[in-house]
Amino acid sequence: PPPPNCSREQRALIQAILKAYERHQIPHDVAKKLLHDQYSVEENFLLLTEMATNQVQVLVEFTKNIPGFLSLDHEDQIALLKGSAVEAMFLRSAQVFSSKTPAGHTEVLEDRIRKSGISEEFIIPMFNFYKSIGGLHMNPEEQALLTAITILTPDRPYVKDQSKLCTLHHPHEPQYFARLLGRLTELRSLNHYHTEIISSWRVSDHKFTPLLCEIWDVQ
Ligand SMILES: O=C(NC1CCCCC1)[C@H]([C@@H]1CCCCO1)n1c(-c2ccc(Cl)cc2)nc2cc(F)c(Cl)cc21
Repeated sequence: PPPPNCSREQRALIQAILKAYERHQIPHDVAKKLLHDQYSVEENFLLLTEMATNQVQVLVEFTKNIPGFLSLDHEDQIALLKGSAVEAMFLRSAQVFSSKTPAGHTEVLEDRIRKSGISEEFIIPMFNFYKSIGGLHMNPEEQALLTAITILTPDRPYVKDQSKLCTLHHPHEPQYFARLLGRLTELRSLNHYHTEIISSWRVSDHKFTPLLCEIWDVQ
C-alpha cells in the first residue's frame, strides 16, 4: 500500500510504474538455465547476448509505459533508452542474482558466472554491485522505481517525491532513498566496464545481434 502522505497522482504514478514493470518482467529462466547446466564460455556468451537482446526489447516496452515518457521529445526518448540500456541490464542481472533462490543456489550461480568467460578483473566490481543491490532487499515497487529512475534523469521533481514509498517500507532508515540513488553511481561504473567486459570475453568470435550492435556500440 502506498504511504498515506502520498498524493493521489503520486499513488497513480507508483501503480503505473509497478504495473508496467510487472508486465515486462524477464522470466528468471536464465538463472534456472545456469543452475541446471554448466555451459562453455561460447554458450555463456551466446546466452548473455540472447538474454540482453530480449531485455532491451522488454525495457523499451516498460519505458513506453512510464507515464509521460512518450510525451518526451523523440530524440530524448532514444537517448534515454540508449544511455540506460547497459545499466538496466546490470540492474536486472543484480535483481535476478539476489532474488530468493533456494539456499546454496546463489553460490552455484555465482560460481557459474565467475567461470562464464568474464575477465577476472571485472568479477569483483560486478559481484560487489550485485551484493549491494541484494542488501537493499527491494520490494517490486522499489525495483520498478529504481529501473525507471535509471532510465529517466534521476533529478526530475516527481521522482524525488517517490521517496515517500521507500520511507514506508524502510521507516527506520531515513537515508534509504539516498542509498538507493547511491547504487546508481555504482551502476554507472559498471557501465564504464561493460565494453571491456564484452570485448575481453574469452571467446574467439564475439557475435552480436543487430539490436545489441546498436545499443552496445559494438562491432
Ligand atoms: O544473461 C545474463 N544476464 C541477463 C541479462 C538480461 C536481464 C536478465 C539477466 C548474464 C550472463 C548469463 C550467462 C553467464 C554470464 O552472465 N548475467 C550477468 C552478466 C550481465 C552482463 C555482463 Cl557484461 C556479464 C554478466 N550477470 C548475471 C547474474 C545472474 F544472477 C544471472 Cl542469472 C545472469 C547474469
